[in-house]
Amino acid sequence: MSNVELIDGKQIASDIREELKGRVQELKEEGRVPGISVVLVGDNPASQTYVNMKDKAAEEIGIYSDKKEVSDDISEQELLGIIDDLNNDDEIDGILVQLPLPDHIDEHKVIESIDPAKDVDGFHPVNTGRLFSGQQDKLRFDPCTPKGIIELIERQGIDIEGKDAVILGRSNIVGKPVAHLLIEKNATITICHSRTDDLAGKASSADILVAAVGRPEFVTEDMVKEGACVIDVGINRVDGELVGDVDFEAVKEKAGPITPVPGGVGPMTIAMLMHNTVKAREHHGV
Ligand SMILES: Nc1nc2c(c(=O)[nH]1)N[C@@H](CN(C=O)c1ccc(C(=O)N[C@@H](CCC(=O)O)C(=O)O)cc1)CN2
Repeated sequence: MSNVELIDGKQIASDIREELKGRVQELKEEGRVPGISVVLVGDNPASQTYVNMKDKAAEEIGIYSDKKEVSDDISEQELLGIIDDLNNDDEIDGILVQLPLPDHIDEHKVIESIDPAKDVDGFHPVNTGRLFSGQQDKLRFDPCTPKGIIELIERQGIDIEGKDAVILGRSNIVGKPVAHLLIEKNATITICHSRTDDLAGKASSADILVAAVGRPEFVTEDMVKEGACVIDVGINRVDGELVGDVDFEAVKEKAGPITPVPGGVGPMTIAMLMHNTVKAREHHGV
């Protein structure tokens, strides 16, 4: 008999979307329909898939969704103009620019042009600053994938406080913010990256291991402590198949609770985007 404890991100994300429907209904009764605008630059197939998933999730929950698709030769100035219009549009509570952007556009400039109170991706320096300085008393949007990871762990009934968490990867979108969210939950953090000495040794000391390196099946059995919670953030396409950063088959029996790919962290990213959009509407004026 298998003793694998799967963390079912698809089910947990569905529960969260169901919870959000009630909050949206209350807002609608006050005539305050939440609205999100998702801007897609170019025709990257993966980005198109994610944008369509966001659009569908919003529609299902009752959030107004405005999808803006623009050509990949749009100038930076034109894109900034679109964002400026959205910043001033009262029907739009959340603005998201799908990443990655074409090389001729400065990603930081674009993110910084979004009104922080509409930054439902949680990438604006005002929001990351509030996260990194632990400000919980101000309106703050946390990045969706890191926030989704915390929700997955907690809804699985795992207590984060006092645990040793090791994060593989130091990206601005996942590694750094998830470290801060875990610190806020009183975990002890180690962030590993491509220059880390004895990465396997550090990973195998973790009670909670978050793999966000972008390398298919990078985490092998020897890198996992018996019973550790393993969170796989990888979304790598290999021969048309979606593969995580964890060698799931090799690790699943040794690990404790573990997320699959697909069906783990991915669906939580979109659920948390919906959560942030509803939160934005709740904070915006009548
Ligand atoms: N502006 C942003 N851009 C990007 C983000 C982001 O949070 N904001 N994150 C990623 C892509 N992403 C959302 O945009 C995303 C990735 C994966 C999934 C997901 O549900 N994956 C499924 C599988 C889907 C498939 O078959 O391809 C899963 O893991 O089960 C959702 C959202 C980069 N860009």
